[in-house]
Amino acid sequence: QLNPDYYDKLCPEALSAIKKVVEEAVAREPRMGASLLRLHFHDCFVNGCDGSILLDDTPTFTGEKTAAPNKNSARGFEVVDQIKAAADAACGAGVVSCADILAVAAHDSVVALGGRPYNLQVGRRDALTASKAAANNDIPRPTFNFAALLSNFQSHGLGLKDLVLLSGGHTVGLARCTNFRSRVYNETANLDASLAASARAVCPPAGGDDNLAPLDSTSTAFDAAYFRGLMKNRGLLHSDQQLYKGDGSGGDRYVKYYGENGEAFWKDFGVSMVRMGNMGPLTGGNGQIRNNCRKVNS
Ligand code: HEM
Ligand SMILES: [Ca+2]
Repeated sequence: QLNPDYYDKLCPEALSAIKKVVEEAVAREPRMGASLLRLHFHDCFVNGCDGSILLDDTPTFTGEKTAAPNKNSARGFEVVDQIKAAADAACGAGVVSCADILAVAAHDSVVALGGRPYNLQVGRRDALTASKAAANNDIPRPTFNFAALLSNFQSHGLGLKDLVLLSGGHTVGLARCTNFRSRVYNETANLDASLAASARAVCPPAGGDDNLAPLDSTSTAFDAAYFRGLMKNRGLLHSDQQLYKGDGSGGDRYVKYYGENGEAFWKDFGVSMVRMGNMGPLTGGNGQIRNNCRKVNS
């Protein structure tokens, strides 16, 4: 039931109001585009794209922000608040959902960083609850091997092609030392020597857990360099390098294809984003349109 025209009659200014705030935020700090893209992914993979990741903990439930994949990691919540304020100023309260804000912000971030527009779908409503346990269970981990990554994506109704394309989101943004330490010290067989040196320089064997390194050699440009990096054993996360083994297995053929066809990456990434964005949306009488993305309406 999601469609590209959902806000056309309700509030024709909705999408442009969101876009303006995203563009300003990404201009201030390019990494914010990466952070907003990731928020949509972490929302959708936990009970569908319903804005659940934005809910703060309450006495009745512990939310997703403190789950392992998000804690000290997920960012951009203040920008989401700014977008919500701009959307409600343009449209009035009760029109633009927080779940749609994440989907639109992800799209506009991709475009602001140099990717291409895609057939963005809207009309989602917001969850009434959130689950830390579900977030811990449903979001894939950087320690996963290829089979675990694929089975996680399949459990979300996505396939191998989506796994490779959407992992291409790592063409932008940064990761913390704690998420790549083991790879850059222990995985010598499939690790580029210069990446090992630069990553070890910011990530000591002990300590410095929150020190940052880029996920890709062009970490503020939404390009296909991520895939070419994988082909040179330059995947920063264990899970990244699992997509390319160089023996024709697993994700190899897609990594090679998209590494060599930047235009195809942009286009097909958009198709997979639409597929991810369609996961379990709340529509019709389900859920609500939150007034504050951090809290259920009282
Ligand atoms: C395939 C399984 C995936 C795994 C295991 C994974 C894991 C991670 C990890 C560990 C980080 C670094 C977090 C930190 O150190 O604080 C990260 C960052 C990021 N991920 Fe993923 N990810 C996956 C898929 C995706 C997908 C599907 C997208 C979006 C389409 C995405 C977008 C991002 C972005 C943009 C960042 C950088 C965020 C920033 O700089 O704030 N990831 N991911
Ligand atoms: Ca969710």
